[in-house]
Amino acid sequence: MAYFWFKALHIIGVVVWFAGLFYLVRLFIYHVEAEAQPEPAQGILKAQYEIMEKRLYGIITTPGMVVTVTMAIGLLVTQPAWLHDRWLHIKLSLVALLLAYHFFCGRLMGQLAAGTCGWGSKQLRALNEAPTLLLVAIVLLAVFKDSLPTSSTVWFIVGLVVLMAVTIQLYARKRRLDQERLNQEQLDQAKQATAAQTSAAASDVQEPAQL
Ligand code: HEM
Repeated sequence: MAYFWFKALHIIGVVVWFAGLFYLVRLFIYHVEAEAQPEPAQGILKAQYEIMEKRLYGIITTPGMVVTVTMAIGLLVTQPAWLHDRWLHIKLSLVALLLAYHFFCGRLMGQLAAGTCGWGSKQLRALNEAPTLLLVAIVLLAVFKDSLPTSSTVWFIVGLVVLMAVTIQLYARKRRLDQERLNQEQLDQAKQATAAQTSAAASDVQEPAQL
């Protein structure tokens, strides 16, 4: 019975941990993009994102990680034979990468708060895909274990990487075109306003002459 409890709580921990990791880097993207806003909007947005990031990391993401790892230890205590299995060794290596990603995100959060983060929004978007790959590989290992079909898994992950890279490029292009369209609209509006002011000024000058 303990095994089922550990497993259920392990899976719940995984869901919470990943929800936190995915949302955290999305907040980093909005935080970095707030730099493009004029003051006072920029200061207000950055302060708000800083609070949201700290709460998300401290109240959701890190506890999710602690529950996942603690329950995994419980699972291994109930089934110690798995400790000799290859799938578990590979899974543990990938979990080590995931833990490194988790703490790296904590470091980025500190740099964003201090205004010393050198990452751009496109780089952060790419970084946000890393846990997806780890999630896929770890879950496949947990489910298939030593009977995981290696070649189809590799193709699946390569396909996923290509899809993500293409999506990021297309999205960056769409954002650039949207920005250019917005700039053009603002320019047209400014031109119209200037033209209207010039003609109003010209008619002010002509009116006394007609009188
Ligand atoms: C400290 C790290 C971890 C260890 C030692 C560990 C170990 C285990 C063990 C022993 C099981 C039971 C397997 C079974 O009942 O068949 C399990 C299940 C599972 N683990 Fe982990 N795990 C760890 C982290 C993770 C992470 C980070 C994820 C997600 C990315 C994950 C996803 C899962 C899933 C989905 C299952 C259920 C698999 C099934 O029922 O078929 N685990 N884990």
